[in-house]
Amino acid sequence: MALEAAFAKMNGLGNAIIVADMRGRADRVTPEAARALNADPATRFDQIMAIHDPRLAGTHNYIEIINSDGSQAQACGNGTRCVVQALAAETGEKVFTFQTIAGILNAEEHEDGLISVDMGKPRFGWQDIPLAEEFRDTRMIELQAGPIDAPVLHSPSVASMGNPHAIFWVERDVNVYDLERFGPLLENHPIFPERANISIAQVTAENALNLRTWERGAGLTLACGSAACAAAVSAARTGRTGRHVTVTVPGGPLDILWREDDHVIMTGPAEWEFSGRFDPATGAWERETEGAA
Ligand SMILES: N[C@H](CCC[C@H](N)C(=O)O)C(=O)O
Repeated sequence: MALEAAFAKMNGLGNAIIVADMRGRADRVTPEAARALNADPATRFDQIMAIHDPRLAGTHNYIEIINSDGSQAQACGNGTRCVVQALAAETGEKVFTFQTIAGILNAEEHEDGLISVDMGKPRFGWQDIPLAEEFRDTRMIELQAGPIDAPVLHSPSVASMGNPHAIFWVERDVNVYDLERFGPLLENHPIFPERANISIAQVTAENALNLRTWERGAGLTLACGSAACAAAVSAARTGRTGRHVTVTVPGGPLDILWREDDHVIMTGPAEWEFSGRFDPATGAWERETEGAA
């Protein structure tokens, strides 16, 4: 057993994140290691953000994003903030450019400690999400959950933030809906060939909405940054809000700005919990002890 790689257990508004330091290594965090780390209550996580050496000139690092079921994700806004905080603390740098399977990400730590991530441009074409069949207008698609004649959730907006999202608009408090029951059914609905992150959103003001998310490959989470972005752009393009909103998730508020150049900027906090070392092949791990070299 080789506990060679350093990690930090962190969170972004309660979105449970492991930042894994895979720099200088050719191997990857295996799906088995991810599932083992998730099975231990102390290291239970929503996403692993594995920091690798850069593969592209002009970028700081290549980041691989792994869900708690071992699958890969194209985007993780909250995890990206955690990566920025960890690297900023190590290097003193404030501005970072990362590469992921979905493209290039720019991010920046501000003086007040909050971190902004440029989540890129949203995409709305049915093939971009992707959906299994053509929908000309993705501001509202035909999909429902609950009794056929009285659906509890229906007619979501869909959007890609690099990863697939469906946003169900609701009138009542987002907490009264049984997302634990409807989430898995909708995540795996045949309309979503790559599955989807499922959110319910209540618009509370022209610049505010409340959001809960059932994440693809991770389940119910306290926060999902890319879902907050997908909800914000979907609210704006359906005339429910303006382009600058506060999205309140169970873990707290995120500031989302859909800029005129089409980029979506997400700003929020990140928090360190503890550090350790782990084996990227098996997920065996130990806590860094006080004063350890
Ligand atoms: N928690 C992440 C999103 C994870 C998305 C992942 N569950 C997927 O498979 O797309 C966030 O803050 O953006």
